Formats: sequence, structure tokens, C-alpha cells
Amino acid sequence: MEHVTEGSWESLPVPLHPRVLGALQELGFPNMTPVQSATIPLFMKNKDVAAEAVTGSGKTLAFVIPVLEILLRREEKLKKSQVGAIVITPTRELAVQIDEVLSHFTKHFPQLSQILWIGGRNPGEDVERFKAQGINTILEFLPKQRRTGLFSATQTQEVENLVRAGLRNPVRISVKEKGVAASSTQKTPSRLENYYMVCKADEKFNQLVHFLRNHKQEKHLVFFSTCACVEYYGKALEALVRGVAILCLHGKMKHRRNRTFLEFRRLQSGILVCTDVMARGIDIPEVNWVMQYDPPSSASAFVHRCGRTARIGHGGSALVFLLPMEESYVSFLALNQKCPLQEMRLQKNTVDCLPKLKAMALADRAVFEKGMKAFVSYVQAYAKHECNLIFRLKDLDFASLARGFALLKMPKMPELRGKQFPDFVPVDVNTDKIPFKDKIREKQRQKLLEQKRDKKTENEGRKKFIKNKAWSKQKAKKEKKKKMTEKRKREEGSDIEDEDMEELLNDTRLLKKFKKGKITEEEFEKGLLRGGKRTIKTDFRISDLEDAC
Ligand SMILES: Nc1ncnc2c1ncn2[C@@H]1O[C@H](COP(=O)(O)OP(=O)(O)OP(=O)(O)O)[C@@H](O)[C@H]1O
Repeated sequence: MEHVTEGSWESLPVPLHPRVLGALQELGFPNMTPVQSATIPLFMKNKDVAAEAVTGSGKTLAFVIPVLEILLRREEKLKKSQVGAIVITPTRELAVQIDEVLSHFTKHFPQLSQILWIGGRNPGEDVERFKAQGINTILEFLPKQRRTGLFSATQTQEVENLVRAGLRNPVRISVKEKGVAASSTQKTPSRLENYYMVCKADEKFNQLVHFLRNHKQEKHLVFFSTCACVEYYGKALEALVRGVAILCLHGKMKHRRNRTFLEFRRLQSGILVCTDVMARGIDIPEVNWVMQYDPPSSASAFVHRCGRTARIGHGGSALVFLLPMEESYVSFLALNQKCPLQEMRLQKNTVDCLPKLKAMALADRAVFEKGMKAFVSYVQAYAKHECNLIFRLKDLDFASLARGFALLKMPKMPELRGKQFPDFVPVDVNTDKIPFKDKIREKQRQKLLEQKRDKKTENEGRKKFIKNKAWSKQKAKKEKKKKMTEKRKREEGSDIEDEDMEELLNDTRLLKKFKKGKITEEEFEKGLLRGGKRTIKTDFRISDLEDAC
């Protein structure tokens, strides 16, 4: 570990509490990492800190330890109902992880209690536990005078501008890995072997299966762009890559999400098929390969995804699949994120698994529907890609894409309206007749179909009447239909919540205006505040405002 750490904890200018030192000893960490040795003294001098340090470099302890030390040193003790510190994270999994790290320390200090607030659990129970601790609201107890830290692996100038809304005269530091030249601006860990593979849409899945079949003894993350793609390809991989544990995790999962995360952490080898909910901060030291089946929606998310491997001095590899039309993303990443990639050639002698996937869809409506939904969600996410100069919807080869999704037919969606696909051959089967393998589901479907048929006959009789229906009623019906379509689109869309995306776009727009000098700094900051939730950057992590490209 010598190559990634520097200086013992005892060498800090302000000595740590003996029980904090004891807890560090239990963890087997005799020395600090560079980001820890750089930031802890600043916090102890009551500075706000905005720190940039590569993924897996120990940023968690760089704020956990100062939080503890600051609270333990308070002259006026915390009252029973007082909140000492808040850590806000972009995902539940990261909150669970930080909660665990923190509890390793707080268990030695009975005067300090902590509480984990995440979604997906029983809110009633959360509230009860919160009430039991005597606290009504968090914000009410937040002092104006506070210490604030911001840690990220991808801290762009834009993020620093954003930081100004939450931090007061922060000290900005950028920590390099040990042994890496100070002049180096590379954003990914030096031990990361970072590859890309240029591959047609209808070859991608076979390449992935081939790769995973040859790396069964290891632990991998496979990223997809949407929840629906995780659902579909996760099932497909389960059927096609045997003898290895395959788990799925995405933002729309409710109850299983936490269990899946903890289960994957415990595995010796296995594959986690996931969306960007696993991209940031997650610390699973044994991950060998990070595979990006679809490129992420932003360049800095690329760095975060890759950072799930090659952590704290370990080796690791990452591979992103790119369509031929997307190859310029390699140069973009090299420039924008200082992240050089090496080419990996297509693997030879791959087996064509797509016919098997088609057969699965023909045998089970659940697979057929998942495939259609995944395709639609992929296209919709693609259309929203932040880097739309490279990821151009209009240049997508939809036929090859549909073959790569092993679709039985082309879905009906606005993006495909009026287009012809001579290179895609739909199956010669009435897909309405494909049954669900699950007997109960199929019975329900048949019942619904019957009801629909009855209604259709009934409506035909009433057609004339409907034509003469009051205009206001027809309008209300149209409104309802529009709302339902919007809801469906939202559900099928990418993993990024619409609201978050809206906010992100708004912030990006503001930044552009600010950079072009169209608005003043004051107007820029006001705009961010008006934008809403981002103003709660009184925490130790924020999700980044990504670079627009
Ligand atoms: N001083 C230390 N000595 C040895 N290992 C450490 C030390 N501090 C942290 N670690 C270990 O390093 C790993 C990475 O730490 P951490 O998750 O805090 O990284 P990070 O910089 O926050 O990463 P990310 O940018 O991905 O969120 C963890 O497994 C942690 O236990």
C-alpha cells in the first residue's frame, strides 16, 4: 500500500482522537492517502474544502474523519435534538456504504448517533426512528455557520462555479495519485487498463457474451443506459452465460435493490448488470472489469463508471463498446476527461446468440415485451444524449440495432415513424399470439383481451354518438391520453429522473450563458438557487454538473 499512501495518521498537525486512531488501526490503515493528508488538516483549520481526487483514492475517510473530529472537539456539546453533520449522496447504495464506514467509527462514541435515510424502505419506520431521536426537521437545525466539503473525482471548472453556491471561500485542491507526475491531468486511475471496442450494434451482444463466458472466475460490472435494458439483457445473460452468478440492479427496482447490492458485494465472482446508479462512489475492491455496453450519458459519468475498478492501488480494466459512428468519442474522452483509451480488437470465433434470444422471445411474451421496451428506452435515451454531436439519433442504424436487440418486429414509436428498414426482417409470426410463460399472467392477458374485444364491439355501435359528443369532453379525453403517454414515456425513459435532467439542463444553459458573458456571476448563482434542490450543497458530495459537449 506504500505506493498509494503517505504519512502516518500520527503525523497530522492536529492529533486525532485516540479512539479514531484505534478504529483506523482495526481497519488496517496505518497511513493516510494523499487526499486524506491534504484535506483533513484544512478541515481542522475550519476551512471549506473543494477537493478533486481520482476514483478510489479514499475520499470517504477524508470527510468522515474531520466530521468526527470536529464534532468531538466542540466546546458546546451537541444537544439531543441537534444535527451535527449531514452527508448527502447521489444514490442509496452510496448512502448505505458511507453509513457503514461511519458506523465503524461512531460505535466507539456512544454520544454520537447516526441515521440512514434512503428511499425504498418503509418510510413509516424511517420517520419513527427519526422521531425517536427527537428531531423534527433537518434543515431547521442546520447552522448558518458550518463547515462544508465537496469531494469528487471529476471536478470541472463548472462544478467549482456551482460550489460557490454552497461553500464559503473554499480551499480548492486537486490531489494526484502518488507516483503520477504533478503535471498529469489524467482523470482515471493510473493502474486502470482502459479499452474500447468498435462493434456494430448487431455484434455487440455476441461480443459481450463471449467475453463474459471467458471471464467467469472474476467479478464484473456491466453498465447499460436504461433500466429496461438492464431488465432485458440481464435476463438474456442469465440464460446465456451459465455457471456464474448474474444480478441486476437499477433505479426503478424497489425492494430488491439493497439486497442485490449487498449480495453482489459478498460474491467472490459474478456479474452485476446495472445502470448508472452504480456509477458513483461504490467501493467493491475486487471488481476486475467494468464493461460499458452502452456509453454513459455524460463524459464525467464515464470516469465514475471506470472508477469502480482499479481502486486504491489495485489493478483493474474497463471496456466500452462503441458503434462505428461513435468512434470519435475516444478522442472526445481523451480531450474532455484526459482519459486515454486503447483499442481492443473484436474477439474471434464468437457464437451467434441472437437466434437463441429470439427463440426465448417467441416462447415467452415476458421476454418479447422486455426486448421491445428495452429497444424503445435505448432509442429515447440516445435521443437525449448530452454529447449529441457524436451520439446522433439520425445516424443510428435502427435495423442493426433491432437485430442486436433480437427483436421479432420493429416497435411502433415516434422516432421510427415514416422510416423503412429493408435490412430488418421481422419474424413471420403474429406476435399478439405469443403467450406469457407464466400461466397466471397469460390468463390475465386473455381476460383483458376479451374485455377489449367486448368494448370494441360496444364502441362500434356508439361511434355515431361519440362523434357528436361535447367538444369539452373530447378535449378532456385527449388530455388524459396525453398524460398517459407522458407517464409511459417517463417510465420507459432513462434512469435519470426527468426532474433531475431538467435541472441539469437548466444549470448547463445557465453556465453557457455565464461563460459567454450574457449573464453576470450574481445572476448565474441566483439562477442556480432558483433551479432548486442543488442549493443543498451543504453536504460532502454532490452529483456533478456535467460538461456539455
Ligand atoms: N488510508 C487508507 N489506507 C488504505 N486504504 C484506504 C485508506 N483510506 C481508504 N481506503 C480504502 O480505499 C478504498 C476506496 O476509498 P473510497 O471509497 O473512500 O474512495 P473514493 O475516493 O471516495 O472513490 P470514488 O471517487 O469512487 O467515490 C476503500 O476500500 C477504502 O476502505
